[in-house]
Amino acid sequence: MEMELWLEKAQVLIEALPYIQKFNGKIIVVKYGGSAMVDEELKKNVIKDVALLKLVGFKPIIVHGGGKEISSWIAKVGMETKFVNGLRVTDAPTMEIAEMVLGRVNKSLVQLMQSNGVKAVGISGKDGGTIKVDKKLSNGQDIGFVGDVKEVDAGLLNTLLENDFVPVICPIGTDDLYNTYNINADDAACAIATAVKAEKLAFLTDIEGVYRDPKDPSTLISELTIPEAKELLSSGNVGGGMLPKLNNCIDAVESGVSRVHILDGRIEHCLLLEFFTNKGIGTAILNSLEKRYYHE
Ligand SMILES: Nc1ncnc2c1ncn2[C@@H]1O[C@H](COP(=O)(O)OP(=O)(O)O)[C@@H](O)[C@H]1O
Ligand SMILES: CC(=O)N[C@@H](CCC(=O)OP(=O)(O)O)C(=O)O
Repeated sequence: MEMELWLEKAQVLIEALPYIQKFNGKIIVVKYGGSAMVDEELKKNVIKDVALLKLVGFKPIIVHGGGKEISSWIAKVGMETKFVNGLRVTDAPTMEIAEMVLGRVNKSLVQLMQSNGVKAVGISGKDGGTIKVDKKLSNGQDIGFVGDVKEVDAGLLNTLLENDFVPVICPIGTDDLYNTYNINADDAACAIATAVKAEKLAFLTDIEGVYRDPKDPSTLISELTIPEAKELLSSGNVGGGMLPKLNNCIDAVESGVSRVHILDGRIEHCLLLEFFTNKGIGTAILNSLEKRYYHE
């Protein structure tokens, strides 16, 4: 019996081999946010998974959020949180808190990565002029210092990757006048994945994946081509935070990222399950021309 268990373990490792070969040296962007970020145990596991991806030869980049933590600090100082169409209304004091909180989250992720024996460098989009933005309006409405990514300069990120560091980036950028802006972390991840020509972009979120019918979890979609994703968006069955997320996925694939994944960050080791098993979990968004390799 014991031997059988050992063989099973070996089988799991061998199943990972083609994926390790396929992604060796390839850039993988992980957008990390939501519940998986608030729960300390899940957080440790996510970082362990990314450390493992790095140590088997992938080139991971983490783009993180921290929306829940920003809101909790805004409440602590007696201010009000306001969102319009999924974006935080960011006046000057809110920007100040968001930058402080995201900076702290950033360093805590770096610290965890270092404790797993992987060198990490935490930056914001300000460092090395990485993220340049224009002011973003929400349906014509002024929502303060919220940035629309205009340009990503991948120079610093490439330097870090070439020197064996895992870059950890928080979603803050500057406009042409060097004012500070708050960026939705999904938008930042999508722009960064495109700029570094990532092989994959994985969004860790608070739901299993994309549902055909959001009221019926049995309608989870495991693979969506771009035309299918566009059709689903126009069906009106995608709402809330999934709407901008799916639009970002389409943008990323259309700009050259081979595959985008929406994964349930509440599942322990979801990244390993997605990257190293034949079935994969969550929803994959892929170019319609690409072979659906889970079915090969
Ligand atoms: N068709 C759908 N499939 C999956 N989720 C959906 C769908 N339509 C709306 N949603 C909502 O979108 C949410 C995910 O977006 P969001 O909360 O913004 O994620 P995050 O905070 O991780 O960026 C889900 O929790 C769900 O309530
Ligand atoms: C403009 C805007 O809304 N910015 C986000 C940035 C953080 C974020 O996106 O965090 P999650 O990915 O954890 O939601 C915010 O202030 O909440």
